[in-house]
Amino acid sequence: MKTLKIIKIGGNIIDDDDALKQFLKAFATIDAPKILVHGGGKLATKLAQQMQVEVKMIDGRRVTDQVTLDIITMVYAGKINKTIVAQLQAHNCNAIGFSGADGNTIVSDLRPSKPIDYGFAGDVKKVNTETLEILLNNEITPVFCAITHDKKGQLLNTNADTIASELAIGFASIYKTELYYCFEKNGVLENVNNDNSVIENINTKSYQPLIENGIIYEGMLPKLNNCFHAVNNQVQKVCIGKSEMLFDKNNKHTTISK
Ligand SMILES: Nc1ncnc2c1ncn2[C@@H]1O[C@H](COP(=O)(O)OP(=O)(O)O)[C@@H](O)[C@H]1O
Ligand SMILES: CC(=O)N[C@@H](CCC(=O)OP(=O)(O)O)C(=O)O
Repeated sequence: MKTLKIIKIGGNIIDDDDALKQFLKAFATIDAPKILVHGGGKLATKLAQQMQVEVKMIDGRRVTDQVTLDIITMVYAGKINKTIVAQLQAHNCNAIGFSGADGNTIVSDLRPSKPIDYGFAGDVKKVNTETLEILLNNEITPVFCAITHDKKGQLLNTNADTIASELAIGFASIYKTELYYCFEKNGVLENVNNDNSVIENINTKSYQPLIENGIIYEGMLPKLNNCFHAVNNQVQKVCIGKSEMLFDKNNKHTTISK
């Protein structure tokens, strides 16, 4: 079985032009099947505020009304996705940008409005790998933004960490899939202000006390839930850390296991 790397980059890489350029240059050198998933929540928030559109986040997830859906479609599927694809082309990495609607690759259900109404938010129901397999077999790299669809014509906002884990699970019977969450820190930290305090391994048993002791909170909670969802569904390897972990095995990072 071939290995497929699914790599997610968050807002702190996307927001920094130099960091993004540097990352994409290195990403383009990965000589194996790969899929890039990008967020961009910070840029969407900045733009919404500039347009005087109220930004509402609950438990790290965006409440997405119609105006917000229009903004995130322009920001995620437009500006960020196309900028990334163009930069990969400059490094001779042939790439195609995707939302879940493109090629019917990711179908979601509208999240129920109770107990919390998140508006146009989607919970992934099905990943269709066929179109993506054709591209991967031809050395073309799919680049996913954080948007899915309901197959009834409606676009839905879906957290980028979730897109990455669902893609990894969708491909797990076809490839040996590895899932990497790249963000601005060396991994899950014992002390969030000390980048040297990396917790190298987290499993289902060690996870609970880390939450209870307040060591893991906010954005790291949904990220780790996505990690466990992946390792419990045949994804072979799940890591969190700086993007350097992709190129240097000695770069400290956190590995998630069952
Ligand atoms: N123990 C921890 N170690 C590292 N980061 C943590 C921890 N607990 C909470 N966090 C927070 O989680 C954030 C990462 O989640 P998020 O902002 O959703 O990531 P992304 O940039 O990938 O979208 C970090 O910036 C940090 O503030
Ligand atoms: C439903 C939901 O919350 N969607 C996210 C999608 C973007 C994202 O996940 O971006 P980061 O990875 O950069 O945070 C949002 O709109 O903020």
